[in-house]
Amino acid sequence: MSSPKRVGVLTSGGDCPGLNAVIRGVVKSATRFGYEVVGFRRGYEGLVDPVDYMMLDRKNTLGIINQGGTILGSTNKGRFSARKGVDQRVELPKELIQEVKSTFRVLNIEGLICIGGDGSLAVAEQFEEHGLPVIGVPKTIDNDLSSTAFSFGFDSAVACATDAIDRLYTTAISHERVMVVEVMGRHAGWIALHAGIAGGAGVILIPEIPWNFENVCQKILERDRENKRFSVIVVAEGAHLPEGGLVAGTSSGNAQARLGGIGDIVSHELEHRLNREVRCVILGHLQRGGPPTNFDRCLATMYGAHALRLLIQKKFGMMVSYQPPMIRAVPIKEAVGKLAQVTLDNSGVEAARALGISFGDIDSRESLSALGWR
Ligand SMILES: Nc1ncnc2c1ncn2[C@@H]1O[C@H](COP(=O)(O)OP(=O)(O)OP(=O)(O)O)[C@@H](O)[C@H]1O
Ligand SMILES: O=P(O)(O)OC[C@H]1O[C@](O)(CO)[C@@H](O)[C@@H]1O
Ligand SMILES: [Mg+2]
Repeated sequence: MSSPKRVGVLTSGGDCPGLNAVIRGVVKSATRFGYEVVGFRRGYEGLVDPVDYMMLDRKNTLGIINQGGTILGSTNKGRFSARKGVDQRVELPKELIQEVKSTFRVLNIEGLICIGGDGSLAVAEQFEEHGLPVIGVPKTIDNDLSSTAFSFGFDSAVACATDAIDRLYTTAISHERVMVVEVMGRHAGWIALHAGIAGGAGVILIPEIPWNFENVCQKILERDRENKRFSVIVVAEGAHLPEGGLVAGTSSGNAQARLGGIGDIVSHELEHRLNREVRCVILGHLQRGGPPTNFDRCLATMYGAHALRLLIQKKFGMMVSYQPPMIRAVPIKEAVGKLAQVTLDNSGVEAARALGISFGDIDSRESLSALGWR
């Protein structure tokens, strides 16, 4: 009797809404095409000693499309550090790769679907270089993976941040206060930009645009003059301080530094400079929890089904990519080679400036004229 065809799947890196929807998409379509599905636990860690997996089927993935988190577990620490900082490659040890190869052999894995962000897909990239059959699925609330319009999880994080801004807006008005909201976004300000626009923020501070306190204060004072004696300021955790540097805790080894706290710094400085009441809310991991939005459920399901298609077609080393309205395939290498950051000519940035939202940098009208607006 021939052994069953098997596909592996794992979720790696920071969790986000939609991971379970991808798993379900893979399992439902794989089952229809005659595959068994092996789900590795705690990301890549489950591939090596002690090998840790569970067989996934229609029954144990039933009803998980709207569940946050991941039934397989995930980690952003361990033995599979393939990158340090933004883009410094770290070579995975040869013995580790051999162990993974042995797991593939023993469990008869035809291909592995790796669901992860930039760091996790950099591991998949090295697997591919060593001849391991992998398919990538772009996950991250930060939306900083290039070669795809959206990673799933981003829309859910923006929905969470926008809801928070909506709530802070009304209390800001009641008390005529300045409210600072710190959102996630390690290297890219997509969450801050989209939630800031959607929530009607007055100021958005992101890693890609250098800013200073004078300009932020000016915007708040300008609003005062317009009789809007309240302001909501959205700041990405990865925004650089005006004097340079990130607000982060310490990190050990190749682990990424834990960001957070810039909101408090902005808030204290504004309070001091404006002699006004300022409050700060750090949203943190709230943005990574809870059910996925409808958009993310749909995107994640499409990613799961199309990842399985790529596997059947033996298009290894490729990542599913959303190029509206199609799901296409791009090399994982290309997707992790460059971070997708907010650019000054981004349509969202331009629209925000046209509306008078400040990025804490030069005057909006000045920068729009430079971009050809009159
Ligand atoms: N098993 C592991 N061992 C060591 N590091 C890991 C492991 N799995 C993931 N990581 C690291 O975790 C970090 C986050 O992973 P990833 O990029 O996939 O997620 P993310 O959601 O984009 O989060 P972030 O924005 O924090 O990078 C990366 O630095 C990645 O290299
Ligand atoms: O789970 P941890 O280690 O706190 O990770 C936090 C990081 O993960 C992300 O949420 C991305 O998933 C970043 O925005 C953030 O810096
Ligand atoms: Mg990342």
